[in-house]
Amino acid sequence: MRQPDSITAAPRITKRGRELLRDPLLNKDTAFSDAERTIFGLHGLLPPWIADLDTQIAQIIVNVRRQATDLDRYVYLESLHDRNETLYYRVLLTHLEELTPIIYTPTVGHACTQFSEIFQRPRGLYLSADQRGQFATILNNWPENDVEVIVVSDGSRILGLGDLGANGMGIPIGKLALYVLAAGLHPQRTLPVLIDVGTNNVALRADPLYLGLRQPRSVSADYAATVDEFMQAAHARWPRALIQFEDFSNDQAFTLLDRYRDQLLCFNDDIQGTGAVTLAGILSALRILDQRLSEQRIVFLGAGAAARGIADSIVAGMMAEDGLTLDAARRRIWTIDSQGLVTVNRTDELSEHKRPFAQDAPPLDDLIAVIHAVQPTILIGVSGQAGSFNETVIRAMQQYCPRPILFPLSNPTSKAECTAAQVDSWTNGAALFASGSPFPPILRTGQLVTPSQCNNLYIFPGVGQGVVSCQSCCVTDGMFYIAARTLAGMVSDAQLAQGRLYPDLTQIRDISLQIAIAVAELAFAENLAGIARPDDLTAFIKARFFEPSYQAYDAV
Ligand SMILES: NC(=O)C1=CN([C@@H]2O[C@H](COP(=O)(O)OP(=O)(O)OC[C@H]3O[C@@H](n4cnc5c(N)ncnc54)[C@H](O)[C@@H]3O)[C@@H](O)[C@H]2O)C=CC1
Ligand SMILES: CC(=O)C(=O)O
Ligand SMILES: [Mg+2]
Repeated sequence: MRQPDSITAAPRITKRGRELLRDPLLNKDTAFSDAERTIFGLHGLLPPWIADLDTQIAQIIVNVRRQATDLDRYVYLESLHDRNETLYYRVLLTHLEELTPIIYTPTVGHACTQFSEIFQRPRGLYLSADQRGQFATILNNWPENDVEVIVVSDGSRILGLGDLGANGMGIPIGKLALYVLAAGLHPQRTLPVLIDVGTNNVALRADPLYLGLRQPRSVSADYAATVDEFMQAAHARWPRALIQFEDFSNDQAFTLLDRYRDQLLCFNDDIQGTGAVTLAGILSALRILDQRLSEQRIVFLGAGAAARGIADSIVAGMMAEDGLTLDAARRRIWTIDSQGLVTVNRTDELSEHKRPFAQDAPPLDDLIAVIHAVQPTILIGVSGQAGSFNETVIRAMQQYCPRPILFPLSNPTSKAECTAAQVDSWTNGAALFASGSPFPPILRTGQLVTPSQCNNLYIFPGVGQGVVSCQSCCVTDGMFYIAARTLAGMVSDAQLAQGRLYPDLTQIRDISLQIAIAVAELAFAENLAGIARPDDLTAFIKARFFEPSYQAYDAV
């Protein structure tokens, strides 16, 4: 068995002059020391003042704040990302709560809709269907030999914004920035990938600036062969890399996960990561209410990938915590899709992923009717239908449940089923609330309260760091379950007293560390790990965390 390896800094530099300044992983801009300027031929290429990292952060944040719009802030930060990664990550870590909504949801969604217009420099790998047969060669164009995490999308369901084709690349880029920020992956070891099989978005295909293939999406066998070629080529080039499927439409998401989960180190974030983060939030809410999971009646608006992932996690919780049978647990969950309540008697052909949660119940075609019939205690929105949790819906629910658990999880904010302020006002602060994208603080009884955010960002970085640190051969549902329990266990009584269902985002590095440790422990316990267990697992994983700070460089 291999011994664990550790990440060592590589401060011996071969590049000089402009080439060094143009390498975002090495560049320090004005922070190169006088000695480095001499060694690497930088005198004259930089203004004479030597700044430190703190001064650079102060300069960047002033510029971020004076941009006119959040999209401008995204563009500004991405140009920093392309110029100086150390500074980019240090700025983000210093201003995490302010800047996460820019590089991630909601602004990253807006950025994807405008991706062709705002495009400056390429980042990541684009693999298009017309290059089938050449993927292995193309992967060799990527300069890094030690990739640890790949986030791949085909752009077919970008947040709740639908098919954005190649412009969906903003999502793998944003997810991987979170891997670095939250779980200390080294940026050099991350790889965003966009598999371009065309787009069914006609407006995009007609847009002269569009960056992707101008053809309808490939279907069935062609599609499967394209993804398969990527999976095999990626595994051959980087055998230890984790592959995270992101924002695939549900006609592919389940098939891909089923096909690869036992063969390769991979998972689907929208199904599994979302399941874990939502279960954690529900467990927190139940601590406030002093209720059990198995007592809940749960209605989902939306019956797609996220709904199935969350429903399966809740079922696992009901079975593990309260001893319910699989069937009894599933019977406590009702799902609604665009055709109404998902029931066994539906005349349309139900997709495979919906069937386990089809209820033996009369047809009901709207949410209000389902609420009166089911009298739910928990309502989860994963429909991408903005405003569908309206006042009538919430008041109907409160007739049966004075403190409802309300999770409008659709992203970005423009697709949320309701807002935090609406719920606060309609329920007079009684609801336990979390949304997929962040909402601004609410004034409640003289105090500003930040609404909770239920987003898989609390889960995937820690799970990813956990599996790659111990070189696990696969990612199991048990790992997501333990991640959910770990996250829920990190919500303090003081946070619960404020109605907060998740730890603060500022704790994200510690959260991801604890999740990574728990996941790696499970991998060792279940003989899935590819290395011997280090004596001090915590110290081992901590030592892998990338700290964005400048190191002194030596010439080779
Ligand atoms: N907060 C988080 O961490 C996450 C949030 N999401 C969000 O959840 C939403 C859904 O994502 P997926 O499940 O992957 O998409 P999906 O496309 O697989 O599922 C959407 C579901 O909504 C249903 N739907 C559409 N219109 C409807 C209507 N008018 N009434 C009732 N149901 C309707 C569809 O039939 C489908 O079942 C997206 O907005 C996504 O951004 C997804 C993953 C994580
Ligand atoms: C958060 C996320 O993964 C989504 O909305 O798709
Ligand atoms: Mg997603």
